Amino acid sequence: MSATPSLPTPRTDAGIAGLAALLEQPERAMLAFDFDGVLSPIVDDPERAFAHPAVVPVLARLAPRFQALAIVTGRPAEVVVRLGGFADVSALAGLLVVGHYGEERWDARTGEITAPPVAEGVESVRRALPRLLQEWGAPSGTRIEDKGRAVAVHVRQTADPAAAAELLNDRLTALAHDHDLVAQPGRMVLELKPAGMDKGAALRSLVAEVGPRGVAYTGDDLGDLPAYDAVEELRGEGLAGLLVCSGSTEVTALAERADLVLDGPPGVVAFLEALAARLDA
Ligand SMILES: O=P(O)(O)OC[C@H]1O[C@H](O[C@H]2O[C@H](CO)[C@@H](O)[C@H](O)[C@H]2O)[C@H](O)[C@@H](O)[C@@H]1O
Repeated sequence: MSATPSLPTPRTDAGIAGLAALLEQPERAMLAFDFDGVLSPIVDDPERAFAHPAVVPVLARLAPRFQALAIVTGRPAEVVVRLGGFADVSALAGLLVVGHYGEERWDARTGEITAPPVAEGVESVRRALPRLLQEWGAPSGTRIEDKGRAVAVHVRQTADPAAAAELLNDRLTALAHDHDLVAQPGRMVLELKPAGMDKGAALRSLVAEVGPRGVAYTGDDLGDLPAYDAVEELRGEGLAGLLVCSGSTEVTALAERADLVLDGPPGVVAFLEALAARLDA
C-alpha cells in the first residue's frame, strides 16, 4: 500500500490560513495556475511545452472538490488547452482558461474562444520584427513566436541568452512603445503585447465571477507578479489566499514572496496529489 503524500507547510501565517481554508471548504475555494513552468516543464520549443503527464489526472481528481479550477496564461488559450490536453476531459468540463493575460476566454463546454479584436500595433510589429532583429544583430537561435494577439521574442536557444537579452530587450521595449504596446519580460523571452490586461486583473475578474472565499495562485514567472498582488489585495478584503511558487533558478522574484515554494512542475504535481489525497482521506 502506498503512503499518503504529506502536504508541505506554508512558511507564513497568511499562507497557513490560506491552505487551511482550501482544506476546510474546498467547495468555496478556487485553485488558479499559470501554465508554462507550472503545469508544463520549461523546454526549448514553446510548441512542445506539453503539460506534465500527471497534470490532467490530478486536476480531474481536484475538480469535483473545488468550487473552480482556473488557468491564467500569457499564451493563447487555445494553445494551452491543446498542450495541456484539457479538451474533452469530462471531469474538467468546468475548467476556466483565460489566455493572453486575460484577453481571451476559453469555454470548456463549447470549445469557443471569446476575445476582443487584435490590437493594431501587433500587426505592425509582426511585419517589422524579422528585419529589425537582423539589423540589431540578434544572435543565431533568436526565435519569434507569433501569438496572434502578441508577439514574443525568445532567446533560450541562443548560445548566450543573457547577452542576447541584453542586446535586444531595450530595443524591443522601445519598439513596443512605438506601437502602443507594452513589453512583458519572462523566462528568456520578451513579449510585445497590448496594454491594459495583466494576470492580476484576470484573476480578480475570475474571483468576482466565481465568488470563492479562498484562492490559491501558482506561478513561476514575472508575468505572474500581478496575480500575486491580486491575491494579497484579496487577503486584505477578507479572502483566504495562498501564494505558491513553482521554483526555478531562472526567476526568483516569486519565491521571495510566496507562502509555499515548490520544486518546479514536478513539485506542483506532488503538492496537488497531496492535496487530493488529504481531501479524499
Ligand atoms: O503565462 P505562461 O503560461 O507562463 O506563459 C509565459 C510564456 O510561456 C512560454 O515561454 C516559456 O515557456 C517556453 C516553453 O517551455 C520556453 O521555451 C520559454 O523560454 C519560456 O519563456 C511562451 O512561449 C510565451 O509566449 C509565454 O509568454
